[in-house]
Amino acid sequence: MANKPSPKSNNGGKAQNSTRHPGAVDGVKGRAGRILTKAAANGTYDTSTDEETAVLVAVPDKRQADARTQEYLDELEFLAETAGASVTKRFIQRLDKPDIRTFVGEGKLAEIKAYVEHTGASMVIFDDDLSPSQLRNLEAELKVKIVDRSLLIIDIFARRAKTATAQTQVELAQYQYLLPRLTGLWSHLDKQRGGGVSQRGPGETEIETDRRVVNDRIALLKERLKDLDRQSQTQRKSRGGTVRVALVGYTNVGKSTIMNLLSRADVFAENKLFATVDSTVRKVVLDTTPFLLSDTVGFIRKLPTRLIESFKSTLDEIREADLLVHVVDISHPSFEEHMAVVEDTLKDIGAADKPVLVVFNKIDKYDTGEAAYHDGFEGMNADENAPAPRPSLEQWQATYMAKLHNQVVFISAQDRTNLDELRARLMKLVAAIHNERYPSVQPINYDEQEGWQE
Ligand SMILES: Nc1nc2c(ncn2[C@@H]2O[C@H](COP(=O)(O)OP(=O)(O)OP(=O)(O)O)[C@@H](O)[C@H]2O)c(=O)[nH]1
Ligand SMILES: [Mg+2]
Repeated sequence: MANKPSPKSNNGGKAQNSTRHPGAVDGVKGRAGRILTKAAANGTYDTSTDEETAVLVAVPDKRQADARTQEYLDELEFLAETAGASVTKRFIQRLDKPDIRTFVGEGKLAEIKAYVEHTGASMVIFDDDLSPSQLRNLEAELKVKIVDRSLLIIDIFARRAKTATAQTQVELAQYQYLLPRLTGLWSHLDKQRGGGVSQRGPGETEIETDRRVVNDRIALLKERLKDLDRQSQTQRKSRGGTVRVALVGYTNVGKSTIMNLLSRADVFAENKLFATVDSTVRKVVLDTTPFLLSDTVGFIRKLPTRLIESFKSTLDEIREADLLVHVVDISHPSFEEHMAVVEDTLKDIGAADKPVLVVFNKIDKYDTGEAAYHDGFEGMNADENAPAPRPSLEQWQATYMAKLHNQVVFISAQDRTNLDELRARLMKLVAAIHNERYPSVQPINYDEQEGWQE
């Protein structure tokens, strides 16, 4: 937990001498921050190396297809793994509306409880956001860590953030998440300490103090972000006269890999969700056309709005770009839904009206599913639920060329297939924007470029 100064240091010492309830603000970090962390830098937390085990819970509405539910849970499991937990079980309950008190119904809750007690699972992760009271009730009932979707994503962001801006943004998101949840978060700990029903929870005064400390902290972080923002705005202004291109897309589609290929930058790319939380900008020259390329944080379905808001500075790279390169992982069965999530998020942040080049990546991994489908039919028990084969890559290409007026490239960043086509298209688009926007600016000399020599 190296990146989180204690909120204590910022409260003028007021709360430090009071008798604190177990969840008082000193414990904020453990709760809202690295929820899945085993060790903390200051050594006050548990340092055991046992892997955390998690149970997933989804409450889809009754119309949602089974395959879709499983796929959402696959994504949640991937998120959990990225956060360092291994998933041992999935619970699904179809409900028109989640239970207002405990999210799942009584029977399902008992089932989850029995499983958690039996296996010693250390946390239960919900594929949605829980209200503060649902969180409290579930914690009291299940007596293990309860993690909702926002907290899981914030936790991953906290692990990934490297720059001062990203770290401050994450910390702001953590406190904003925590604020409405301050009351009684640790109520079950009180009970474990032998308080019983008659013991009252943390006193209102203490909660008020905590709330004030957290509010102060939020105000301070916002101030700090404003300063950082001013600095990066100045930086961005100094880049005037050069076309700016931003790589955008769902998480794990290959944005950083493409960034590395185009700019020779050494950006961290791996098969984890949200490998990139900071944005990186590199100067690239294709032929004689210079432009600035930025790699940005990936989007995901149900990305907490708070998180989007607190990541404003990172998202400014996208908002201020002249051209967006929307990278899509076409090998993913839900790539079209992912595209829609990205388009919606772009709308949310006010970046929907920019020119876009769509790059369908991972064509090496694309599978129509035809083989599996026919295998199924030849067998004695043909699976009626087997998904129908998907269109071929050529079919997708024709569809999207028509839909997106040819602003489409199909590549494999891994195998380096069609990279020349990607470069050529980028160059053409960038040159057109450059000539229109900066007719008086001289193109930068090839010799001046660092690291670009393909
Ligand atoms: N099979 C295949 N894998 C690829 C290709 N391009 C990237 N990958 C892999 O996909 C994973 C994600 O790549 P990244 O470049 O980190 O993806 P990203 O979009 O930057 O991800 P986030 O930063 O997490 O949003 C890595 O394991 C890459 O090696 C490709 O063309 N084919
Ligand atoms: Mg990345």
